[in-house]
Amino acid sequence: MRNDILILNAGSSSIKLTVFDHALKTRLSGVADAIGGAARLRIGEQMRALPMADHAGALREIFDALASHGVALNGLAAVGHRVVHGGATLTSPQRITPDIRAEIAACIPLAPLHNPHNLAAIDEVARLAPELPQFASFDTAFHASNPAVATHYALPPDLAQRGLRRYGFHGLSYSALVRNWPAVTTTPLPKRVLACHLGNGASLCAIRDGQSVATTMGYSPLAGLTMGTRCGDIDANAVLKLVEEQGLEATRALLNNGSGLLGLSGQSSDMRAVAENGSPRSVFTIEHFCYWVARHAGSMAAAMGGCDAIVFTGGIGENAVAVRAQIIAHLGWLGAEIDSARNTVSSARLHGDKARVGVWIIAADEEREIAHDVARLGTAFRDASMC
Ligand SMILES: Nc1ncnc2c1ncn2[C@@H]1O[C@H](COP(=O)(O)OP(=O)(O)O)[C@@H](O)[C@H]1O
Ligand SMILES: CC(=O)OP(=O)(O)O
Ligand SMILES: [Mg+2]
Repeated sequence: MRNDILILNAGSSSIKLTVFDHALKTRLSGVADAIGGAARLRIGEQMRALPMADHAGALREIFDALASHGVALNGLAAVGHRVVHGGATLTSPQRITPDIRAEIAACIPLAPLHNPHNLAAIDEVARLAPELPQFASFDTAFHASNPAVATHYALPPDLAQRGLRRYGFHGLSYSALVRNWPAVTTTPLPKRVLACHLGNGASLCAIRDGQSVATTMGYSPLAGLTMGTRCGDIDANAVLKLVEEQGLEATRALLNNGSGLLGLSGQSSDMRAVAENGSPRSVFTIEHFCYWVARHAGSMAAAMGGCDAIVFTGGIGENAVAVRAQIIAHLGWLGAEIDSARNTVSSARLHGDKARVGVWIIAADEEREIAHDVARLGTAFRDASMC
């Protein structure tokens, strides 16, 4: 339909998509996940295993499947993209122009698992439907409110000016969480919220009065927690040692693609597969994941002066019952506990009646967040082009 918009959210292991109508009601949604592994494509209610070696292959399958559901790119009003790294300058959603595309491309070294996929999607849409307006919303933008003390590394200041600073990611997920809080919980947003986006990439965010004040990822989405294939925090001297021994490219690949759950378990980057395995090595892998979520949670609580509520989101946060239980068991000192019956059915509210700290699940809603941006910018763009 002419007023519909398509949102594409290319993550490190998945491409999620939603077609919204002009009132931002969902017409069709889908996901290609475990790309490069036991890949599957779901469009609407139909799910099938489908070999997709990489994101480019997944995009081709997605556009074919959309066409078979009557969604032609040329018939849309606009396409919106999640772009993971916007650098220091792209802190608000943008219409994609050659200049904006170049700025996104310049951030590829900072987000090597993401920006290339985001750009591939932008380029493929431009090739198939050159007249279609495209917009980008940035994962980094929500953290623009972090104070300088949180974003600076302890390095000489000229390096920060050259872009070597903490940015933070998963911002579209966190801003959607703040937007959806009242509807999902039927309570007002508490003052201090510890948000846990646990997916293939994973991070925590300290949200005070609805704004990000600290987050675990840094210059790139490699920092912080143990992730699907990323190592999270590691001593810079250990990285230098690896570079010395193995070279730059091998080290980059090891830290970004061969570490985290995959590296620790030696088996899979997928939490479901690691949990099903049950070997001592996979048990340790999950312990490592949960322990480091809890360690960093302490840091987030310090940054916002306490914690009134904890929220889980992302593929692991929304679905992995035992992982949530293990994390919250580490956070008893914060006053957090969960009701195991509620946890088992993954209800929105996980805490019991006497809990001092609320524990919730709010589904990641990055696509709708981007759709809001596209609707706003698209209107402004149409108004400007009519003047
Ligand atoms: N039922 C489940 N139990 C445990 N883990 C799950 C479940 N469903 C999804 N996951 C995990 O969620 C992760 C993918 O999260 P997701 O947010 O979709 O990824 P991406 O970062 O690519 O957007 C994978 O590790 C997957 O195993
Ligand atoms: C920033 C990031 O890690 O994104 P994802 O979780 O989608 O890989
Ligand atoms: Mg994701």
